[in-house]
Amino acid sequence: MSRLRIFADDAPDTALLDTSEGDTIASELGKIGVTFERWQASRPIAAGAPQDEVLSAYREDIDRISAERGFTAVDVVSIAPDNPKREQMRATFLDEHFHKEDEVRFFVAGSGLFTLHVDDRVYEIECVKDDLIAVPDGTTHWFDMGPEPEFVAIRFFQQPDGWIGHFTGTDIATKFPRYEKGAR
Ligand SMILES: CSCCC(=O)/C(O)=C/O
Ligand SMILES: [Fe+2]
Ligand code: NI
Repeated sequence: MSRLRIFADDAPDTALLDTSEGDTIASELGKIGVTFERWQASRPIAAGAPQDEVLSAYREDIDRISAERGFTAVDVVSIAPDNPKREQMRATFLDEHFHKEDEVRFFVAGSGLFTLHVDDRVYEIECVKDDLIAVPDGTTHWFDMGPEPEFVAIRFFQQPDGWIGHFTGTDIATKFPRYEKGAR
């Protein structure tokens, strides 16, 4: 189940809100310009499945969303817990950064943890299969796939380099919970 926790950015031990209720997650995130929707990822895809398999399984959805929302490129992040590069892949987005376009991700398998830092609040969102999240460009955040990553996400871009992260150099991400499935 997807879950949102909200913290003050100087108090990582005390959640001000903790909810798995979809409408509450969407409305709380809507206040900071983030779109959160629960869709139906109806094609069975295994974590670690190759990009081509994911793209062809979801081709109709991808074409529709891209036409509706003006995306020009998509790719897939697909990783299974035994991936030999899992530590390196986990490290890629583990520190606070932002992107120069909206971050739009559709989870079609598994789960991962996005944490957004907006003003003096921290929004921790566990995204699971079926979740679509769109984070506005410039929003500082980090993403943890955990020590045994297991997810498939389709990423939508306006520009081919839209995935590039610009790192802020802060250590805030080290102060908030990392993704330990089942431990929270
Ligand atoms: C959930 S897709 C992989 C992570 C990613 O693309 C990103 O930008 C994290 O901040
Ligand atoms: Fe990102
Ligand atoms: Ni990012």
